[in-house]
Amino acid sequence: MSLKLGCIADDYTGASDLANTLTRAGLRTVQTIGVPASDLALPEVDAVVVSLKSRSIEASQAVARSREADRWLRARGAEHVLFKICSTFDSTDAGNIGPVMDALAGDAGDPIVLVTPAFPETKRTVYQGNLFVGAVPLNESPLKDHPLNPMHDANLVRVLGRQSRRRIGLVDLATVVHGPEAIGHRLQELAGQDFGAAIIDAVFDADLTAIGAAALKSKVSVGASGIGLGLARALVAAGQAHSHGLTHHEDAPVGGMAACLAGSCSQATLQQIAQAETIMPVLHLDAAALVAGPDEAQRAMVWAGERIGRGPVLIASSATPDQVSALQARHGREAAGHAIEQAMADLAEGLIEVGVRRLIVAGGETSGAVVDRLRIPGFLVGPEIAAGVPVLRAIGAEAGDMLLALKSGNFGGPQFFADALGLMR
Ligand SMILES: Nc1ncnc2c1ncn2[C@@H]1O[C@H](COP(=O)(O)OP(=O)(O)O)[C@@H](O)[C@H]1O
Ligand SMILES: O=C(O)[C@@H](O)C(=O)COP(=O)(O)O
Repeated sequence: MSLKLGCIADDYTGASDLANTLTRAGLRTVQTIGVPASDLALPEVDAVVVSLKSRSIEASQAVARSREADRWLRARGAEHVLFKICSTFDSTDAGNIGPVMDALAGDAGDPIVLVTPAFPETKRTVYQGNLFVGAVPLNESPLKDHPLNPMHDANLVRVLGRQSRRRIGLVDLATVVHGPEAIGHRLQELAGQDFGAAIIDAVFDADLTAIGAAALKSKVSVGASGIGLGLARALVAAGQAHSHGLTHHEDAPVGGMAACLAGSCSQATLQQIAQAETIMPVLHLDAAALVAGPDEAQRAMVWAGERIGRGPVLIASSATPDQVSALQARHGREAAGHAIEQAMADLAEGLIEVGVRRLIVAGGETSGAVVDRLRIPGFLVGPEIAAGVPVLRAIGAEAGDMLLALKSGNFGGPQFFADALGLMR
């Protein structure tokens, strides 16, 4: 296999978002969970997205895992590696975007790295280095209340500056609109002034094309699916990849029972859960009881067992920002998050044991815990349910043929769960 593009994603929903975007742009893409074992049979592909669960772990571990993935990708021919981060730049001042970027760029010998979380299709735009979510700056968006990494600063030059050892500059929109050469000149200028990374503005889809062409000239870039789209377009335009579409997705129905798990506390997910109440039984878990011990998850399994034979069910730990803060005040942010993620993984395992083969998971960290527990080594990308959320077909899973949808908390319309079930047959 000679890869045209290597990608390292810092969470599993982000990885499936990117794999979906690359597939749609014409690259044959597979998503792996961690660095693949040597015996995992992967199809012939243009791009591999290695999914890590490294967004919220200690920075030195995130660096070590990302470097291992980078070595694996480059050994398979990838000359350019994209470090896929969240389009809302989810991170804390302790990392992990800066430390991983520093390590990968240092290993590759890149003097300066392009960085942008912009993805206009999902309403993430960057102007003068400031990230907007829809019409509001990041710090006024629902991300200010994220349970693990509340975002309080929209200025990404500052945010990345607090995480990286490199000096962070800006390539502004006025440069981007003049195309890849202008971007290249500006990067050279910044590198000459000792800048080691630059946030690059992108407001419109066409900006991504110019950014992708410029980024492909270096060995490392950092960003969300928008820059991935730009890189894919540049590869197709250069004849290095051909527009294949969904060549390797099998669409034979999987059948089996269907279930949904929600651990995201985003506003979008809370709204989607409320809508789901009109089409399926929904169980709202008691998060405090979930953290206290196994009884609450066992109660949920009994509840699900009584209903799942008749149709899909949804089990949610999701709560409002006030409820989340109250629980965190009692148990600590990380401990509460981790305990709930593990309880959701227990539930996923229980649901697979009773015959669920179509599983929808809302929340990035939640999806990571679930997919790890189910020991699924990789996914093929299927039809798109919503922007950034494809149907995934598991490859090499112990439970056999399975369909999953891993939804970023923020993604999808109000009817997301119905939309997903409609496409996962
Ligand atoms: N009721 C709750 N109280 C506190 N934390 C919660 C609650 N429900 C879920 N969580 C935690 O919130 C975090 C949500 O993150 P994640 O799954 O990545 O969602 P998103 O995709 O919205 O970022 C997880 O660590 C999850 O375990
Ligand atoms: O880039 C994005 O917004 C997503 O691909 C992503 O990374 C989502 O992360 P979660 O919201 O934690 O699922």
